[in-house]
Amino acid sequence: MKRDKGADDEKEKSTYLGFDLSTQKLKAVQLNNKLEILVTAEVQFDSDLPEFRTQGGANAGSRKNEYFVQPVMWVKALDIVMDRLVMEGADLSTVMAIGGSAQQHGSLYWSRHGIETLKNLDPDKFLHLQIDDSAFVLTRTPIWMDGSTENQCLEMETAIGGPQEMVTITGSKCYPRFTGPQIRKVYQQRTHAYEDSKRISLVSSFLASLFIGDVASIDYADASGMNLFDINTKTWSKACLNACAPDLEERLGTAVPTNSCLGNICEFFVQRFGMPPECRVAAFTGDNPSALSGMLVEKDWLVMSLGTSDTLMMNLEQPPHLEQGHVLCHPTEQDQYMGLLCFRNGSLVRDAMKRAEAQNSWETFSALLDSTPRGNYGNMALHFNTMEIIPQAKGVLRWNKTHSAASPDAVKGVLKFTSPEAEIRALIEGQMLHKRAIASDMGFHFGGETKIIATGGASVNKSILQVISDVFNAPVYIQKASEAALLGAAYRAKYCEYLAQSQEDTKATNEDSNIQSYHDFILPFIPNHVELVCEPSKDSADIYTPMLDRYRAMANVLQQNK
Ligand SMILES: Nc1ncnc2c1ncn2[C@@H]1O[C@H](COP(=O)(O)OP(=O)(O)O)[C@@H](O)[C@H]1O
Ligand SMILES: O=C(CO)[C@@H](O)[C@H](O)COP(=O)(O)O
Repeated sequence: MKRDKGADDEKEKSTYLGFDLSTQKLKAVQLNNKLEILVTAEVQFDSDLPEFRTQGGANAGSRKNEYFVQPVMWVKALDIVMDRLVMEGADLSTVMAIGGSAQQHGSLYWSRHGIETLKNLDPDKFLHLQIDDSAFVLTRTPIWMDGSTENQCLEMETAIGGPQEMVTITGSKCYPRFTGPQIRKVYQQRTHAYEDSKRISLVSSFLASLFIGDVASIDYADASGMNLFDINTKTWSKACLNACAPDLEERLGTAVPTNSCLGNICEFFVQRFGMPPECRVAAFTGDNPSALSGMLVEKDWLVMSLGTSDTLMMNLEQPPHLEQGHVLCHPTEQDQYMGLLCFRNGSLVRDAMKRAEAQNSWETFSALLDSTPRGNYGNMALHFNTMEIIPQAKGVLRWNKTHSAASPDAVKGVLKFTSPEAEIRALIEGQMLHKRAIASDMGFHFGGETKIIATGGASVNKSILQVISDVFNAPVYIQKASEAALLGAAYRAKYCEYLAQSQEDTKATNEDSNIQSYHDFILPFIPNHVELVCEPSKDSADIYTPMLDRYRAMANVLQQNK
């Protein structure tokens, strides 16, 4: 279809916003029409919002393995990040579409009053003064770090015919941090609150709700992290819903493809920030699917996100039947899937080690890591400070070169290594051996073609990336620009506008339009978007293959002790 020149000039000026509400921060980015970064802003929960007393973005509950967040903290963070974008020079009158991502699995419980308020936001007031505690029936909302629903997992799996059936339907056996078991716990322990909740959002759909001024649909990819969604039929599973809580489907609403446009931005943002009323809002999704959509990688690539949690992701053409790990609907490629492994003891453990052994400086941490040889003279450690997800194990175990599964003191190991550098290398090598072992168990084939692409907070650290490269015996790349989950959010915003525009054109001209896939549409904007940063040392396989066996023996010890 022909467009006039004025319209094309206007289009040139179009910009796109991406948001990522992860565990420790809310980040925002504005991209121009060529998908180049114009402005970024962020809000750190611990330091920018100290009144909520979070540590690493979360509050520990009074009971074992409980973690929560006060949802108002996230609302306040959005107020601040919007102001910071403006202060950084963002022209919000050019924003044509918004996309977003958020930490997975957490759930928010809207009150009737909250939904009414959402639909009638007053542009003269901050959001957090309107969407306050009264907007939610639970003011302490469970997040992905919560591991307190083991009983509910057992009940749900038993009700539907066992863990294998749960895997067949939802792509994962029941995991305590997944939303279904969490909702069941709320239903059992806070029955009145559950009954009073009119709608339930994931963290991603909650953030999208603030932008559209109504409760936003949950997308397929993030729905796959709930133990409630049938990843084959892409609908809520009746069996899982029944095993979870009554009248749940009406609280969840209909799930939509991650590529969907939810609608236009609500009046609040038009009035308060001068955003155009035709600005579209794409479905928001989980931060891991969003990272995958920000990387645009193909076969043989393993994506590693080093955020608060460490995760591994891969594209899958067919959903494999896994005993452990997760299969999610692919965020951008219809009928495809993504594999996900999540490791709870990631950045927060590295942070603690940096404080204890490296004068709280990443520079010192990296220098100490670099000063030790691969293999660390046989010193190895596993640090599962909190209950790990796979394997379910907790505790810290250090072995020196004399230890093996057969050693009399294998269970105790040593209390401490003799130097900070030995401690640091043992931590990082142990973390990466753990990931490699679990990824192999999950069926990821490591070969000469394997390439790793890293993102998230720790991916700026080249010393850590070199250990990854050596342990996995594969080259490591990073995305040149910023963080993948955040970029993925903004890319999906651009694609949402393209899809909507193409559909309108098809309608207007009655001609078949040749709509491009997300991958084919976005990739030409970002040629050479990845950069090689590390290659494996020649002796990597010789050193780390035997260490993989030792890792397994150590993990066994911690698993027996849990
Ligand atoms: N130079 C660095 N070296 C290693 N890790 C780092 C470095 N800078 C930041 N990090 C890690 O990044 C983590 C935060 O990652 P980020 O992806 O922002 O978290 P999230 O998205 O989960 O909120 C911090 O906990 C910290 O451990
Ligand atoms: O639970 C999972 C994935 O299954 C976590 O990966 C959360 O999605 C939190 O993400 P980060 O804040 O660590 O990026």
